[in-house]
Amino acid sequence: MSEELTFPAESAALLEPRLPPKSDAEEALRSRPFVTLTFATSLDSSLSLSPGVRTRLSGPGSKAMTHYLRTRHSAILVGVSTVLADDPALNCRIAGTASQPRPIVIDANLRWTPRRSDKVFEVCRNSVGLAPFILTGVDESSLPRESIELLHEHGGKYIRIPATRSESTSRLRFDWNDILAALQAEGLSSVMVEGGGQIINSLLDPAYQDLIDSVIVTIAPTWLGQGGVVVSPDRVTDTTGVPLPVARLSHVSWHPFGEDVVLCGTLRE
Ligand SMILES: NC(=O)c1ccc[n+]([C@@H]2O[C@H](COP(=O)([O-])OP(=O)(O)OC[C@H]3O[C@@H](n4cnc5c(N)ncnc54)[C@H](O)[C@@H]3O)[C@@H](O)[C@H]2O)c1
Ligand SMILES: Nc1nc(=O)c(N)c(NC[C@H](O)[C@H](O)[C@H](O)COP(=O)(O)O)[nH]1
Repeated sequence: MSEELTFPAESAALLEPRLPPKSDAEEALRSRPFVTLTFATSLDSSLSLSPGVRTRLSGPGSKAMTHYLRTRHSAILVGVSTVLADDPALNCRIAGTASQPRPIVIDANLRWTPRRSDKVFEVCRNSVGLAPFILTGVDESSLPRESIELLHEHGGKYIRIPATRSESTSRLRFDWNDILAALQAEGLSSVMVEGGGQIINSLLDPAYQDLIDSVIVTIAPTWLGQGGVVVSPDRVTDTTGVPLPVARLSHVSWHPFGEDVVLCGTLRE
């Protein structure tokens, strides 16, 4: 956990038009948090070799870029499977970082039992990260007492938000409008959604694309092969059943970072 990254000011300037406003006045005008969708992908659209495997894709330059993004957002959001697979720290590891993002874990069905030894709590105790807010659809009376206490001790908590039960899987699911409303209520004015695959595919649903303000994708020059965690949202068709593209970026720019390229764009016209 002693790893420290550096990110040049020239690169930060390139990204600036893609990031949440720095001014409090501009932020105060927003009715929901600024949303940046960001992840690292292989040439075959994989985030990792398989769902439970942490897979390095970014080189040092684009990794520092991701950590710079963490300083420029008030929250960083991941799905519970990413927490279970990666034991992530969800902090910014750029030397001299002034502000850390609030980790948000989407755990509608309460699959994660937080432990004191988890990295996200370790960095918090070392004052180089914040404790997570866990968004859940489970009743307060069913939340494990030890987990509530562990979270409170570190400054984190569970937040219950409305959820609907999927008929096919009988699992609880959130509407992204409710997720963002919960963040807004916590005073979090911007969020970077990092993954994993199910979270990203759910946010790319046409019903939610308008909620995304910025897209920043690191593309690594590697193929991971079949069986990986893939970014590929559900198919969209016209009224006759003919498939249509799900989404296309506009206002696109490409920025090389070492051997990787960082693609920036927006889903708006
Ligand atoms: N390369 C990258 O940038 C990157 C980023 C993050 C994670 N990862 C990798 O991705 C993998 C995990 O991805 P994954 O797809 O298996 O899991 P995930 O992290 O996307 O989490 C899946 C969970 O999120 C829930 N979920 C998704 N949308 C929801 C919604 N709208 N409401 C409520 N719950 C919702 C699902 O029900 C499921 O329980 C790991 O291997 C991790 O290393 C890679
Ligand atoms: N930018 C980027 N390049 C990668 O090569 C890679 N594997 C990820 N992955 C993101 C990741 O899987 C989750 O966001 C982590 O779980 C965060 O973990 P850390 O907070 O860094 O410990 N992200």
